Amino acid sequence: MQPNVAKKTELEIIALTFAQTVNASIAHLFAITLIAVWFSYVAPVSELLIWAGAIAFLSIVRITTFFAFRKYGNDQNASLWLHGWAGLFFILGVIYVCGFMYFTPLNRPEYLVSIGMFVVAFSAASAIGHTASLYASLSFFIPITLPSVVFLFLYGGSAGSVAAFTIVIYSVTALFLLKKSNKAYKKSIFLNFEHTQEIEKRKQIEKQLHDISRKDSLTNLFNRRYFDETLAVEIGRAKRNKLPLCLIMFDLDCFKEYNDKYGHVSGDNCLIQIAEIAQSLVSRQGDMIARYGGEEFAIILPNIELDGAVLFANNLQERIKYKNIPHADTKVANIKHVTISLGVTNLTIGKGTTASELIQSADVALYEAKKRGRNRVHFDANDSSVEA
Ligand SMILES: Nc1nc2c(ncn2[C@@H]2O[C@H](COP(=O)(O)OP(=O)(O)OP(=O)(O)O)[C@@H](O)[C@H]2O)c(=O)[nH]1
Repeated sequence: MQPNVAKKTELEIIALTFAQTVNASIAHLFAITLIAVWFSYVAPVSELLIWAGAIAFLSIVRITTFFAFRKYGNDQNASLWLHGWAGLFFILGVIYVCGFMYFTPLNRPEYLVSIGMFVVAFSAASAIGHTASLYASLSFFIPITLPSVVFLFLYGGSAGSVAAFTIVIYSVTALFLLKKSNKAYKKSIFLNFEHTQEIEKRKQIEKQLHDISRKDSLTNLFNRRYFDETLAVEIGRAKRNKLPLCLIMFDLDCFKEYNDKYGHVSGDNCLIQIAEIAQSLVSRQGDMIARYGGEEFAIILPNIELDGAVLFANNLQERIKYKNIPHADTKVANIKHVTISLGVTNLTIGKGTTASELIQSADVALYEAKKRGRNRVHFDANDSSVEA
């Protein structure tokens, strides 16, 4: 048994037990009214009123506990609530039985037989109503049946013995059936939770697999495959809504020399740091950054004009500059830290209108930034380039 499914089953059974309380208590209010009327032919009304009043009061208390449980019950205190609930149910059974024994005239067979009928009816209702919990069923079943049987056998004469015998036969059969149906009921609740948990686990695994299929394992950025899909979608959206869209491709400068100087593991760490800085800037809804390949990254910026994207690129370059990751062997003039070159293009005034044309255009701009000495942003409007 997996513990949390077992615990959930236990809590569900307690909740189901409480759920029956309101209906059952209303039924008890009706029942005691009818029983009191029936006994009013042979017993003083004032005493009957006390008895019926006690049962009515307890029924109302039980209804209140149902609402209190809904408000204050939780996973930790649920079994305590169940014990309290069973205690009240037990007392209810005792009060019924005391009344039966006190008010029944021993010389009136119809009253003796009627006790048998009431006891069978009550215990049947408690068994059926609380199939999920043997404890709950028995907390009423036992106090109402056992004393009644003893009383009827001892003092009820032949009519009482018949009634007692009926209760015994009924009780043995009911308990046997109750045990079986309780087992099946609990099992079905358990299987239901187990099934739900299994579905949840599968959903989580599917989500993880889905995430893995979209992510780059080193930097945790989106991978090229997902980038390609997203770019096509964003271009379609931009065209439909006649909105601008920009693409930035950037690449670490002299990264081969970095790896040669500091080793591949440091190279990986450097890529991770650059990815984190870039990711921290990609904050608008719809913006997207991906590792395009090796030491090359791509950023999609929907709904932004070219000058905004150039500003973004400059900002990214500045942030990387301030990170000041040492790069002693870079070929960038007068610099001893890691730098990047960026190519910026856009959909509206760029040369291309398809994903591959846009990538090509950003790549050309990036190549131009490299050619012009690296550590700079190049964008194709007016063939301009900005050095950091
Ligand atoms: N550590 C590490 N290095 C990588 C990874 N992917 C690509 N590289 C290295 O990145 C380097 C790229 O070299 P080049 O294409 O010559 O580019 P570059 O040295 O940055 O030169 P420029 O782009 O012209 O400035 C190669 O040495 C690759 O091995 C990676 O995941 N981890």
